[in-house]
Amino acid sequence: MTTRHQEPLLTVRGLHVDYFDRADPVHAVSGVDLTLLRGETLGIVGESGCGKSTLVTAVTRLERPPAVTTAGSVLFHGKDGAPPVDLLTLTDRQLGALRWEKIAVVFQSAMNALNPVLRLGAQFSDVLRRHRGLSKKEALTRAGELLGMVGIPADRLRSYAHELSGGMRQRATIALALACEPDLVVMDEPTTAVDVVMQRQILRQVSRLKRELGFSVIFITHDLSLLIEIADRIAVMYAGKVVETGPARQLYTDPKHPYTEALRGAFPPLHGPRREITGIPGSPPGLRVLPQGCAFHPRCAHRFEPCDRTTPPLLALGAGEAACHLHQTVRGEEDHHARVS
Ligand SMILES: Nc1ncnc2c1ncn2[C@@H]1O[C@H](COP(=O)(O)OP(=O)(O)OP(=O)(O)O)[C@@H](O)[C@H]1O
Repeated sequence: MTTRHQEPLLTVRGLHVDYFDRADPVHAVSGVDLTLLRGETLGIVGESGCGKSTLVTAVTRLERPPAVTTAGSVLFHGKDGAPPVDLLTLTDRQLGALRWEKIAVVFQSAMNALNPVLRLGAQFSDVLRRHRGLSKKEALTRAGELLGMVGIPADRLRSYAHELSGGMRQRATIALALACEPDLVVMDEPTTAVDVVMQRQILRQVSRLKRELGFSVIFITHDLSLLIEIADRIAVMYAGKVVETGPARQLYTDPKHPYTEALRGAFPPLHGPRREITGIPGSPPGLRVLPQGCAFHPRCAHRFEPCDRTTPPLLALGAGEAACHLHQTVRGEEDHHARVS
């Protein structure tokens, strides 16, 4: 039986996004399939330039030219069995109705998200009055409560963004994202601009609010160790594709894809015994012309005969999925033995 927790909120299928800035476009997202369950935190991790931001801006329909979503579907599932809608087919007007109320986005730079010439109170009340139909007085009261949820005193409603510390600004943006109690909050590197102590504090607050309010989170970062702490499941991206997904802890203790293993070595664990940090040799490929076969093969210590010729598909493996010939060969042999025995 499907429990409420296992209901999908978002199903991404066959998503392709290209930047048509030159004759040879950048294939930033190449055939991504992903599922986000209701109430879960899905982490998306990968090195800079692998397509994480492009993926979430396309999913939330915030992409700007020269980015074009060339194929795929993004199903947003309603509550209580309501039929899903494909976000990619919605008009701007239909999308406007979903923004803030169903889907909210927190970007890396809080300074860009907050309007520099408006006091916080005016920004919160604008969203609350437009989307929730609150009166000015009700909106300001609610805005004070929302700031309180992220540990900011209500009198800060009178402040402008530049009068707040970096951490406070980022927390205010998170409070604004939660203003209309959305089902999905997308966070793109939301804590890179703040120090580590503030980062931990913000992430703890987000986890607590998620438990209290029950929204789902897509959290993007290049730091796998951070995701192990906060995500339920993780999707690892490399060169525009998802190469592994799985429960967060399993992905850290038993990575299936050599790239996940390499990423794990590149970030020290936040807890537990210290480990030597090992960089990943080489650099990611350019995304205009992808290498043939598995895009990671030129950097992979385990590469073998098929890797530079055929692209491994993402296949179910244990509690997750991996796109690697190592496992596909093992699976193929198991299938073969099962057939002949
Ligand atoms: N406006 C643009 N025009 C052309 N190419 C772009 C544009 N924006 C991004 N790209 C390219 O698309 C690819 C994916 O970029 P994207 O920003 O999605 O990656 P990312 O994983 O989010 O990186 P980061 O962690 O640095 O934000 C990269 O090769 C990048 O150079």
